[in-house]
Amino acid sequence: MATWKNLDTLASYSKLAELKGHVDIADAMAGEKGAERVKKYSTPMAAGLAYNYAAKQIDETVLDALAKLADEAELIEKFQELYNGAVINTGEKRMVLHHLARKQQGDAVVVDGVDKREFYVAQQKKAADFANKVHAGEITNENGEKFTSVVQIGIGGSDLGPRALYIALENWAKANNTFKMEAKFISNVDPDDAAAVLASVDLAHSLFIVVSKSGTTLETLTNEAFVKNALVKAGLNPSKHMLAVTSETSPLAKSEDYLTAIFMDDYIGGRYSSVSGVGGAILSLAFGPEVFAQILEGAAAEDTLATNKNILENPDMLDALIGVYERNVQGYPATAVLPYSQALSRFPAHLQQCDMESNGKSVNRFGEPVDYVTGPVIFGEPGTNGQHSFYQLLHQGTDIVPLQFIGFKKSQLGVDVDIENSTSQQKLCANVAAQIVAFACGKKDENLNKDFKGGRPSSIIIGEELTPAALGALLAHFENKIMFQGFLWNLNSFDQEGVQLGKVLAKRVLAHDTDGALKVYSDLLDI
Ligand SMILES: O=P(O)(O)OC[C@H]1O[C@H](O)[C@H](O)[C@@H](O)[C@@H]1O
Repeated sequence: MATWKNLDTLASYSKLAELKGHVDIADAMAGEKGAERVKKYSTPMAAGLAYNYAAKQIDETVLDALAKLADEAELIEKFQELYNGAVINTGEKRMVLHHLARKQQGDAVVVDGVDKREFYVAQQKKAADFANKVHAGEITNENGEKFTSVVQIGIGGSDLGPRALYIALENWAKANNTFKMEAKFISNVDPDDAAAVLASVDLAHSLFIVVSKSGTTLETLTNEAFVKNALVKAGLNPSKHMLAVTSETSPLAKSEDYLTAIFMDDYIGGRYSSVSGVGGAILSLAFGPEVFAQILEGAAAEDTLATNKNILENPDMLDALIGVYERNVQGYPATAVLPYSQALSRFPAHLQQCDMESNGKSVNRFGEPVDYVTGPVIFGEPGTNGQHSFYQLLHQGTDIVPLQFIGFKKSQLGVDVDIENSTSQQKLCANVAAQIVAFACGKKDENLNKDFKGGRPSSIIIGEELTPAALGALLAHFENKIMFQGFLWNLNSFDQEGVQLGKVLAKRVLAHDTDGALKVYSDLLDI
């Protein structure tokens, strides 16, 4: 059994802390030395991706210290315990099994006589069969007509991941003739969200997936009622248009009002649930079950890499360790995720929940306060759009923000134009290459307003093309990075008590049970 200790009690961490400012990245990345680094500091990921960390503040000395930290913190042993079914989520006393939804990495995990791998595969099959029947016209609307679009109703983990993955593959599926149905998403309890989505679909030919692990989320239940109301008003029977994805113990699971229910369980956290029915149902309907299976395969292959003890061959663990060095030793407050791919436009938003809800904690897994900083603020936008927005601060602001670039050699649609001797795709890729060097090396100018200090670290994940398998590998990479960082900080990364208080107070406002400031705000907002 691995031992769980606070980061600041580890001898290897004290050694690492002595290496603050050890690498001058502006110098290291200059000239031929820089060229050598870019060739050397790269490690393969799954699905043909590669993690290049040449522009991070590392050298052999820092990497050696990180390897010792990985060993002392028993990162691989902890990952093994996690996928073999240990109760890693100490706050809620639950196992953490999202890896098992993609592949059996270790021992069989059996709960109350149910093999969990078999359970997850059976639910995937249920989603696949349902999708195939919809595509074949075996499941239709009341008039026997085919459904042409699908709308997911969910929020948080029941929205962000599936939405990001759908947007990521919409063009790919169209270019590869696997696009089956258009998908839309309703998440916010703002009535303008549901109303606008409903106005954009043909109700009579739309399926609605109510996705809520708990089956109790106010926003989702309200939006479900909103949609049912619209269906009834249009003379349609809601139970012929709706299915549910939920846990077997949730109130939704008992309802007869759905075409089918696809189940998940308490061992897959909402923000890790895109690989369960939460993502599986909508992605199988939109692109076909085979495409969803390819996402799972990419994720599984990345998970397998994450079991490697050698940090230089384990991109997920290496990324996590470098991130902790940046956060705790260098003292950087945030991390930007910058995909040079329009298809990944919602991927940073998904990672925001995944990372900040997992590691935005001040107490360790035993409920004791920690004396060091934990999860950074995560934000991001696709490049090059971000360049024309917040990059000014990234280049010349007073904070240094580590950057995680993602780029692909080929576009998904392959539709392009050659202007002034380069294609749009080449312009996109030229920008990311330029940014890495600009951030790292900077440029001296006597006019300080035009001076770039450089020394701003970044990494880049490079792929051939954003395919379903590459997307699965990317997803797993960041999930595993977050997991390893949680291990290093000695956190429970798998609960989210910090979201409760606001929900409780909102209920009080709606019940008019308020006083003090809450009452005045309620009056100001006309509630
Ligand atoms: O899927 P649900 O049970 O409806 O939960 C939806 C979301 O709401 C909660 O408040 C949590 O903050 C999220 O982690 C979760 O993903």
